[in-house]
Amino acid sequence: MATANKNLSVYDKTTIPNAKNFRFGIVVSEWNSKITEGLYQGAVDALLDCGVPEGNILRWDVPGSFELPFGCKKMIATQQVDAVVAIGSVIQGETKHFDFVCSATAQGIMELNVQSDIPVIFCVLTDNTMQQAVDRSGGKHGNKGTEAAIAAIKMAALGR
Ligand SMILES: Nc1c(NC[C@H](O)[C@H](O)[C@H](O)CO)[nH]c(=O)[nH]c1=O
Ligand SMILES: CC(=O)[C@@H](O)COP(=O)(O)O
Repeated sequence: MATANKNLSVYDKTTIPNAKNFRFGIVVSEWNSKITEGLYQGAVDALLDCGVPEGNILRWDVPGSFELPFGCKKMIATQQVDAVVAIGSVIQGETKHFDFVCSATAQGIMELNVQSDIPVIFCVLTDNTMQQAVDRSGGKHGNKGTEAAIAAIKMAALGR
């Protein structure tokens, strides 16, 4: 199902585990900050709505999406968190750089999920245009940050 057929901000609280004792990390890319700040706000709003205390949310910033895997790895290694949300916005430019940044970031985050016991949620928009990014960070298609926060709660609770 494409995002166009699904609102990213819709969730059923009856299906979400109790999150009040979990600690969440959020690593935010500074590139396209208008987009990443919207994603961050969507994630925080959802965590708070699901009962996560504000003091249980830790934010770190990194320069770009390519640095997200390292930032998440360092957070997992040095902080007590039950899940991490990696937030980025990659937008196609004139060159193939988009392809390399997207694939490296996705691969790096996937490898973290394989290698560590702390789930890392892929909240990286990879859009052809700024409008597509706006539409998915609080616009007409909802907020990928909301979706990522709900995924983080569910993954933190997995097996508990
Ligand atoms: N063009 C975008 C980038 N590029 C920067 C890289 O992510 C990285 O910070 C740089 O190559 C230094 O290692 N990053 C994004 O997050 N979004 C973009 O659209
Ligand atoms: C994803 C990118 O790195 C890209 O936005 C950079 O733009 P360009 O390909 O025009 O250098």
